[in-house]
Amino acid sequence: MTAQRIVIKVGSSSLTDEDTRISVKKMDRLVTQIAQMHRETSGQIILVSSGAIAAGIGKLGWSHAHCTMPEKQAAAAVGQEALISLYERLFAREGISIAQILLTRSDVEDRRRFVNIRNTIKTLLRHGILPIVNENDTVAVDEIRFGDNDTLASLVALTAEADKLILLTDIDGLYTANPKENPEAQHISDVWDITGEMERAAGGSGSTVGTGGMKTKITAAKIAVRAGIDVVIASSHTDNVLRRVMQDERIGTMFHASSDRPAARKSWIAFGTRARGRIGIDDGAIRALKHHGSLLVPGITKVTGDFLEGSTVEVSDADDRVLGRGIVNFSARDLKRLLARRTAGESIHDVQEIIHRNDLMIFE
Ligand SMILES: Nc1ncnc2c1ncn2[C@@H]1O[C@H](COP(=O)(O)OP(=O)(O)O)[C@@H](O)[C@H]1O
Ligand SMILES: N[C@@H](CCC(=O)OP(=O)(O)O)C(=O)O
Repeated sequence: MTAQRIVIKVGSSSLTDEDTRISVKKMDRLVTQIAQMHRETSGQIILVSSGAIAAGIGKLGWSHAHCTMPEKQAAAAVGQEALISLYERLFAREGISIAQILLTRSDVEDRRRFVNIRNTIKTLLRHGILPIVNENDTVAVDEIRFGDNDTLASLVALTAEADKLILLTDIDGLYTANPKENPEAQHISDVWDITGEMERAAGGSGSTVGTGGMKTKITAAKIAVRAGIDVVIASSHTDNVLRRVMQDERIGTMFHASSDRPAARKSWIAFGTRARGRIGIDDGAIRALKHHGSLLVPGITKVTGDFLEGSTVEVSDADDRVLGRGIVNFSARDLKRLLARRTAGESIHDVQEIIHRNDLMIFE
């Protein structure tokens, strides 16, 4: 096995029993496999683990079906501690120290915090410590929520500059329809291009404990492959699943990285931040951007949204198709003023780039 940095995400459905309580037996089996990979990769493993809400609900004797969002957040506060203590005990048996990292979306969106998360993860890996990441469910309100750990895992993979993302769940990958609802559904083992048809086939969760289902796994895969990271969705019920995935056995669905890895900063702009507005551009500007040029005033056709200087914005074509994202050097208000000056026939040639090419990621 070549030394690679791997992010493994384990969903709640892989950590719980039929009664939706945390299963020590399942966690034990998983930890044995992760520990083996940890040794084989010289410690280059990051675990993203769900299960805090399920662990809390189990401990408190509550029921998933009847919990409100505040109750789930309270359950996560109880369950995260129980979950991490169990991991600590199981990994200690393997001689592996663990670290807990709890994140919200705003931690990743802020460039300084993003860089700091990366440094901390790399420092932990250098010391042979296994980072175990989860969403900080207790503080996460809607605006700063990932909401599902699949997206969180893809952003952790991007942050940690991982080579591979393995999403372990209760099904052996993507099917042409949800097999729990459609027995005719066909398994898909390799994906080179995530099509609209695949996105439509990906449904919600099949269990009371899971969040997001295949939908959020596809979203996660889209982010990771564009950031140059291979993604595998596989079943935690498959024997020796991790070793077999690493040996490239097709026991799940493999999403092949679509490009060479972009610069880490560009991946962060494209996927780590949230777009605050949109800039429409003409065909000439599209050609320039595809040839690694910067975005200048003459190519702009439309400005939407109310963004500030330094915000991330989407760049779109005449049909409003999003072509990429970048950090804009002007606020929406100043940009509209510039466009008005252009329309009035004033010279705007001395104006700096609207988006510098180093701050821009074009998707295809
Ligand atoms: N097209 C599809 N292919 C495979 N599984 C699908 C599809 N659409 C929906 N699903 C559902 O997604 C579920 C896995 O997601 P989820 O329950 O959120 O698991 P986890 O807790 O591991 O994140 C499967 O059990 C399945 O019912
Ligand atoms: N952060 C939550 C899990 C959210 C989530 O995405 O769950 P899942 O779909 O089971 O991976 C928890 O720890 O319970």
